[in-house]
Amino acid sequence: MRKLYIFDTTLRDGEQSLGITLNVQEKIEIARQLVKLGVDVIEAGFPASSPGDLASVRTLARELQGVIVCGLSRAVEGDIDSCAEALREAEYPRIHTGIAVSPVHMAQKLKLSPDQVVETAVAAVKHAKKYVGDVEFYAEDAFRSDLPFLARVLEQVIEAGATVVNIPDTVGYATPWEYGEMVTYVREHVPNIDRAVLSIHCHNDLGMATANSLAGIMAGAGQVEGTINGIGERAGNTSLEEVIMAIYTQRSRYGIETGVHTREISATSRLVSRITGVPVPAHKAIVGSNAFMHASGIHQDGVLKERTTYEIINPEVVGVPKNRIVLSARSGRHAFKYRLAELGYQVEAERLETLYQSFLQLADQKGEIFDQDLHALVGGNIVEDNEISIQQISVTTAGAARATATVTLELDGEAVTDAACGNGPVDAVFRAVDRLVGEPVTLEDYTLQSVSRDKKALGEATVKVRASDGGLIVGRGISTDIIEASARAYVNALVKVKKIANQSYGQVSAVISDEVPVINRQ
Ligand SMILES: CC(=O)SCCNC(=O)CCNC(=O)[C@H](O)C(C)(C)COP(=O)(O)OP(=O)(O)OC[C@H]1O[C@@H](n2cnc3c(N)ncnc32)[C@H](O)[C@@H]1OP(=O)(O)O
Ligand SMILES: CC(C)C(=O)C(=O)O
Repeated sequence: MRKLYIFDTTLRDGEQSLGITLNVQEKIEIARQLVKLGVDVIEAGFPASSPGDLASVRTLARELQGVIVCGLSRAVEGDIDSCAEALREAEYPRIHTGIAVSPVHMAQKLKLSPDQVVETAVAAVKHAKKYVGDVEFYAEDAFRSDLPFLARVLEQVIEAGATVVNIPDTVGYATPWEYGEMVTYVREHVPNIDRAVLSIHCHNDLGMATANSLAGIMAGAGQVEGTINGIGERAGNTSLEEVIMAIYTQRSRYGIETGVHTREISATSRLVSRITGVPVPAHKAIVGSNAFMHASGIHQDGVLKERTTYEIINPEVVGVPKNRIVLSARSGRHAFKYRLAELGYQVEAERLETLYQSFLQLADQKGEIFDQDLHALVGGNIVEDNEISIQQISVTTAGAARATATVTLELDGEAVTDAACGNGPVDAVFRAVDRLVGEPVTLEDYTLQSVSRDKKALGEATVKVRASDGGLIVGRGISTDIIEASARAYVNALVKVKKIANQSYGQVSAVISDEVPVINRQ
């Protein structure tokens, strides 16, 4: 197996993301997690940029063990001196210095000729070598450079002592096959390339940083640079977790390994997101919250039968305890039954079908269905009573107290409508239902509570009504609309009152079973 070195620049290039400035405590917290993750190099900052960053790099250099700590600098003596000062106490210090090599950067930005650039590059490496043995040279904007010139620069800096040479796609302009070709070119045209590790560093301006990095690795690069969650200048950098897991999942085919403890990936991603304040998109590969969730019936069925049908990574490998089956209107019977069984409900086929149809109706209204919703569904509080069902409710209010409700019910197979005024919308609805059902009851109690999470949480209404024979009957109703939940609860209670009235006392418990927890008969 070929070893691939992982160079993490979350604290340097990642920190160049708009809006991120990390203080020393924040950098140290992330760096400690990166050590746990098992990266080989931590680029801690750009010491010449500010006294604060110099102090941060110095602290990390002092505190971190078992990892190379690196500081970035221009090919400028003062920058290199700052790096050396910051890294003085590092167990394994590395100075990363360099200069741009593309025509536009040399002519327009640096205002140097190619020969002057070579001279500056060599002088910078020699200066850094006075302080540390491990010097990485970056040929900025290498991808847009003239390749024979790039080869010349690299040969000279290796001759000057560079131990690592980095050929970045600074502006994220490459495509994978072109980037791979550049790596191949360098390996074939820099005569002393075997004396240095060849490093790659890709930006994501065209969304190809990971693909380009993999192409570079396949073409023989020995070190890959990137950041956790892909944060970085402009559109960001290569997401290290993506490269690491691409290598991991294909390790037998690629013959490449890293020293990364993949189970730390998820924790590292969450920490970086929390500290930098940059959220991880839900659909982000490897570390997005949806990465191991299955939302549609066909996939859920497949995963339940055999995980690998729709999962290329075992979530535990990246530190996610388990995948998740998310129930929605796109779920099928297999997933529905599976979740019910997990909640302890063993439901026979016929009832399962009825519940599943109710579940679909609810899911169409609600989107995601949570466990609390399922409990309510199985408890019978969502399933519409088939003797009286609510077809339509419309309520108008005028001021806080006055409301008018028009309710249409299906009563014994026939649609009937009536309207009533009341003291608020719920009272108006109950009065309209009373007029339609014609069952004389007195409302004793009414409560409303939320039974699940999120903005579309279900409201559960509970009513207690006193029947004309003195019995106290409980009705429950659930809906995402609290007026509808209240109407369902009231109708549910009235249906029970009617049933009780039509049956002998001996049959009551059989008819209403455990759906009616309170029946007081005096
Ligand atoms: C591809 C990358 O370099 S990614 C790293 C980016 N990181 C940073 O920029 C770190 C934060 N930057 C800073 O704190 C400041 O820009 C500093 C301290 C580096 C320099 O600040 P200043 O001296 O005020 O210069 P400023 O940033 O305005 O301009 C950059 C100068 O460095 C030159 N320069 C840029 N890169 C290099 C290089 N690699 N080697 C030598 N000179 C360089 C530019 O040509 C320009 O020179 P000029 O002043 O002669 O025109
Ligand atoms: C400093 C170098 C490595 C860089 O960040 C780039 O070229 O993108």
